[in-house]
Amino acid sequence: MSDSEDDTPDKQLKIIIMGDGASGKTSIATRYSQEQFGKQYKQTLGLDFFLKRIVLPGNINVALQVWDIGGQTLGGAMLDKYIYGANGILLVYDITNYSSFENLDDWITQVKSVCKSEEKPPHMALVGNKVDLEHMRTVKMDKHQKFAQEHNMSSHFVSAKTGDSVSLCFQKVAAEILGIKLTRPELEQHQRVVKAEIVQYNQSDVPPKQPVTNQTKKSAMCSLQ
Ligand SMILES: Nc1nc2c(ncn2[C@@H]2O[C@H](COP(=O)(O)OP(=O)(O)OP(=O)(O)O)[C@@H](O)[C@H]2O)c(=O)[nH]1
Repeated sequence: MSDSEDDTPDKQLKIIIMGDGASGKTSIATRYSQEQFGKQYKQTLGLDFFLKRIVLPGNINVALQVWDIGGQTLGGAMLDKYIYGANGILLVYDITNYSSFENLDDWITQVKSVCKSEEKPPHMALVGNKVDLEHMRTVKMDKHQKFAQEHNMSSHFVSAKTGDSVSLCFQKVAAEILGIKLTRPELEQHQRVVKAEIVQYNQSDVPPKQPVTNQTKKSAMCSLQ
């Protein structure tokens, strides 16, 4: 039998999503696996689990084994077992809830205690969720960046509600773990674009600062990234 692409075994990565209760871990997982979002909060007891196949540049097939771990597991013996063998850890907090950010120290402590003897410690990603609620942000950007730097983590902002950057976050983490560089089109493809209408002012109210060209006439829509 000849070698074909189908014969190539997938690379398997174990990715753990952890962080305080109600920070949005299940919502991120549901958005990523099913393109859905639910407003209702239902606490995760123990853990949920799903598998997602992705393709990275170079036609590298990757099977992501994603573990969504309930916020209540912090400090429990089971958490050590969940963390063991993880290739990547998404540490999620809610940008509108300062204590969910402060408590990341406790999550990191537990991760470090499990992974201290591992030859290749997991890639750590800091994920600020609920960016659709930017107006309610209580965790300043520079705090986030400083924390990520101090703990050698990659930095991400997502919204499980709108889907903003959720897929991009997983793609980046998988690529980082496997040492693959994502191309610009790859990055753009996974970044959800939010389209916003530009308010059309009445031309007589606002005198044009420059002559109206074909190009300026066309821009009735903009993309926020
Ligand atoms: N506005 C907004 N709400 C969100 C977002 N993500 C999650 N939520 C809401 O936050 C609440 C908690 O979300 P969950 O995904 O259940 O939180 P969790 O971290 O899995 O919680 P545990 O299971 O207790 O660990 C729910 O009411 C969600 O609808 C988001 O990006 N934006």
